[in-house]
Formats: sequence, C-alpha cells, structure tokens
Amino acid sequence: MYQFNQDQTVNILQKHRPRLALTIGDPAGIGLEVILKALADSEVSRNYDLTVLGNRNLLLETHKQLSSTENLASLANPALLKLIDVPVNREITDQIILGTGNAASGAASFAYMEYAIAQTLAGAFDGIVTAPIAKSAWKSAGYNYPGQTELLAEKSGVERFGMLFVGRSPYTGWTLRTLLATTHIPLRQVADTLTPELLARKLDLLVECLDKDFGITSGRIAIAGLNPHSGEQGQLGTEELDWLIPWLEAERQKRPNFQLDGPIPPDTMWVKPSQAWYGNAVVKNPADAYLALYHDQGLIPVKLMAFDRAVNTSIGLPFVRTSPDHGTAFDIAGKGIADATSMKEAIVLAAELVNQRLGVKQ
Ligand SMILES: NC(=O)C1=CN([C@@H]2O[C@H](COP(=O)(O)OP(=O)(O)OC[C@H]3O[C@@H](n4cnc5c(N)ncnc54)[C@H](O)[C@@H]3O)[C@@H](O)[C@H]2O)C=CC1
Ligand SMILES: NCC(=O)COP(=O)(O)O
Repeated sequence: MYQFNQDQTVNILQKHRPRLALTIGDPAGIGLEVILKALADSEVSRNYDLTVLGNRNLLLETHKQLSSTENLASLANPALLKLIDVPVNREITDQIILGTGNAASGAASFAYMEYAIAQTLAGAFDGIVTAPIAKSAWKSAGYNYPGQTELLAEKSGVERFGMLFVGRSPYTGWTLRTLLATTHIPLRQVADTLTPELLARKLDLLVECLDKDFGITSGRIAIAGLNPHSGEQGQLGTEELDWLIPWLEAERQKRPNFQLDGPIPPDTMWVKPSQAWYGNAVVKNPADAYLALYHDQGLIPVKLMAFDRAVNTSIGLPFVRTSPDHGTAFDIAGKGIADATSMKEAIVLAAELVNQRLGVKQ
C-alpha cells in the first residue's frame, strides 16, 4: 500500500480549506449584511470553504436593498456564494419584518441553527460561524434558550462548555481572551450561582482550550474577584474570603504550569489588558486569559476595547463555533452601515481553530 511521507501529509493538511457553515442569524437584523460584507473580502472567500445557511430570497433581497442605500460598501455577489436554503414554512418567512425581531424571525433563525448543528455533527462542516440572533425572538417563537451557546451544547450532548471572547488588537497584535464564568443569568442570581465547583469546571475548560486551540501550555491566567476591591478583606462582601481565595490556592497547587492571579479587584483587572491592547504603556506580562465572573464584568471591557472585532467562541463543543461579539442591531438593519469586521474576524478565527485542531501549520 502507498504510504504518505511526513512532508506529503503536511502538504495535504495545508491544502485543507476549513469547511464552515455561516448561519444568517435573525433575518430581521444585520446578520445577512455583515455576511455579505465579510464575504466580499477575497482573502476570506478564497481561503475557506464557506456555505451560507439561511434563505436564498432573503439573501437576494438584502443584497438588492443594500445596493440601493447611500452607504454603499463592497458586497459579495450572492450568485457566487454557496448557499443552503434551509426549509422554513413560507407563512413564517412572510412575517419577517426588517428591523423588528418577532416570533417569525426567531423561528427562522432557530431553524437555521438547528440545521447547521445537525449537518456539522454529521460531518458536513468543520465548524459553524453564527450571525447574531435575538434571544427574545427565540422565546416568542417558543424556544426558551438563554442563547445559541446553550442550544449548541444541548444538541452536541456536552455539559461542560463555556463562552470565550477572543480579540486581536489592531494596534499591538496582542490577543485578549476573556472567559465568562456565568453568562445569561440575572445579576441577582450571580453570587448564588458561582461556586468553587463551577469555577473549577470553567478553569479546566479554559486551560484545555488554551492548549488545544492556541497552543499555550503555560503562562498566566487572571481571575476576577466578585465584590468591589475583591471584598476589601470582607468589609465589602465575603465571597472572596469564604471560598474564592481558598479555591484559588488549591488550584495553584494543581496547576503548576499556570500562574493564577486573583482574585483581582474587578475594576483594576482591566487596566493592564487595555494597555496591552492599545500599546500606550509597557505591560510586562499581560495574562494569556482572563476569567470574569459574570457577563457584564467581562463584556463591558471587551466591548470597550474590541467591539468592532472581538469574537465569541464556544469552547467545550465537539466542533468549532464562533460568532461576532455584537447583536442583531435591529436599529440599523437595512441601512447599510453595519461594520462587518467582527464577522470577518469570526470567520478567520474559526478557520484558524479548525486548522489548529487538525494540526495544520498556519
Ligand atoms: N451572538 C449573538 O447572537 C448576540 C446576540 N445579541 C442579541 O442582539 C439583540 C440586540 O442586542 P443589543 O444589546 O442591542 O446589542 P447590539 O450589539 O445588537 O447593538 C448595540 C449597539 O451597537 C450597534 N451595533 C451592533 N453591531 C454593530 C455593527 N456590526 N456595526 C455597527 N453598529 C453595530 C447597534 O446599532 C446598537 O446601537 C438582543 O436580542 C441580544 O440578545 C447580543 C449579543 C450577541
Ligand atoms: N453576550 C453574548 C451573547 O449574547 C452571545 O450569546 P450566544 O447566542 O452566542 O449564546
């Protein structure tokens, strides 16, 4: 039997074009616009095998509509795109109103996601890049999920998963990685939801992901406190003294490869990463990753630094999933002014993660 030598194998792997499904998200939002804009970039469309999952008529209508706005930007030619028309009842698509998320737009975006997940689990794609959906529209359509992440995890049969935001600084090239310990829950529930077991699971996932997806096997992880000034020795909240500090101490014994800093006062935790991001001060040792304890603790700084380019990455799934960090932006849908950088970054990162997992030299 013919045997490939190592160089030939590397060659074949190098030619692998990551096969990515791009779901169009909530069709009343800016999903189709940012996809058409991102795919107009030949670097993106040439290097990856991209298939849009959604609705052909909506794609053509969006292209026509955007071509007639004053804010004309380069758009991909819909005729040249690979597209799968996901079956959605015509009565539903007829009720989609650009700029207004409703039960119909929720039902449609849910159908695109379900289709993408099933096809990816069946091996048709290496990963999924999802345009934004509105959780409220899913709820109106009868689907009660906090977000796409939980649907992806449920359909993939995984219980350990996480929401990691990755942004590459256009100023310094430094990469900000922020994992959220809790995600879409009311603020009132955060303190009761956080436990040493939950944080240990998230830290495990983060360490695995740094290795598998970014080739980082040692370094520094910064972990936020919960209360102002990390509790100020119990005066401003006791979670740090009660369990966060002892938990971190135990983790340090278990993970000699990583310096675990924390609990860092949540307001000052973001000073060094912002300096590393903007390059306006010398930062000796910015962390390889940041663990924020709740949604806004992590996402306010991420969006201040990187709203135009951060990527939401689901970790712990059996395949790659990325998404832009922004939402459906119903207020600007159809106006032609949506910035597609984050969508482009989501596609590029998904492809890099696929290649990294396949062991392809990048
Ligand atoms: N990955 C996802 O599926 C996400 C979905 N969402 C959903 O999106 C919906 C709206 O959420 P919001 O909090 O209003 O956030 P949003 O990100 O949709 O909008 C916030 C503001 O940023 C602007 N904006 C957003 N993306 C932009 C872009 N690419 N270019 C230019 N301007 C942009 C909007 O016009 C708006 O003024 C919610 O239902 C939320 O659940 C929110 C975040 C992520
Ligand atoms: N704030 C992030 C967000 O809403 C993304 O949610 P998901 O739909 O990716 O789970």
